[in-house]
Amino acid sequence: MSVLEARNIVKVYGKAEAEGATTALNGIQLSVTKGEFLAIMGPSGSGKTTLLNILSGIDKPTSGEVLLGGVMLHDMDANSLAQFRRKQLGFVFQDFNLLDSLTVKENIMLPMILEKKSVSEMEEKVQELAGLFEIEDILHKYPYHISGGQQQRTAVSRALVNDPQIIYADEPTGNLDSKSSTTIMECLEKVVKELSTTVLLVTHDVFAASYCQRIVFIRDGAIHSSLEKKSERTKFLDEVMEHLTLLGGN
Ligand SMILES: Nc1ncnc2c1ncn2[C@@H]1O[C@H](COP(=O)(O)OP(=O)(O)OP(=O)(O)O)[C@@H](O)[C@H]1O
Repeated sequence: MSVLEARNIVKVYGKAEAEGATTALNGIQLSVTKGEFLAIMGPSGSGKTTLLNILSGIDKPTSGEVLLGGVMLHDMDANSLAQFRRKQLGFVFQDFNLLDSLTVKENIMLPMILEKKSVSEMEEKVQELAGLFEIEDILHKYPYHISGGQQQRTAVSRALVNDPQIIYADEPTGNLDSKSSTTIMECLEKVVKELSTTVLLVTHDVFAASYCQRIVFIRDGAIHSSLEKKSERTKFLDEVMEHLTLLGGN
């Protein structure tokens, strides 16, 4: 079953045909199935951020359609879209985006408070996710008193509290050392395997992408190729490196 479907997405910045207009995406077709762990890779300027912004409803395509759980994302008015995004999408960012004035527990609860969930429901969810991601002991701490890996596990828990259909992770390993990168990728793997939540990752990091089941490579705003993981992760990583060399760019 397809959770996310992008149909012929075109994005032109500036007035089409005007001088200085940039075609950032040029007919992207993408279908993501439930429980899939997918990475999007591509050289700088290839359109990854633009695509992520469109797939998450932050930006509108110039033409084309995005269906999330069968719902046409860009047909909604601003209020319905904001509500839909809060309930159906989870986000994990490179710089965590945790609020320093709130504890780990309060950060995790925040999206549920906005959804007006009951206290008992919130407590139960926090305990479930804190157990899964091994952060029970730091729930009372503030973000500046915990490590980057722990901040990221907090951010993943926060992204999951409203049981979203999909998690978008934008360079989640970008600010982490290799040990924390491993931890976060194992966390996202857990999200897919144990909660069957779909994860779509945008990354430059070959190591991070090697955790995914499928990698879609974009270049100059179009899908260039894709790779599926058929063997163990380390072999897949070699395969991806080789593919990126053929693809060129940085
Ligand atoms: N707001 C904007 N206005 C005009 N052009 C833009 C805008 N945002 C991005 N672009 C252009 O669209 C193209 C794709 O940019 P995008 O940021 O999506 O690439 P990217 O693959 O995410 O790059 P990076 O890996 O460096 O973050 C680039 O040519 C960029 O200069």
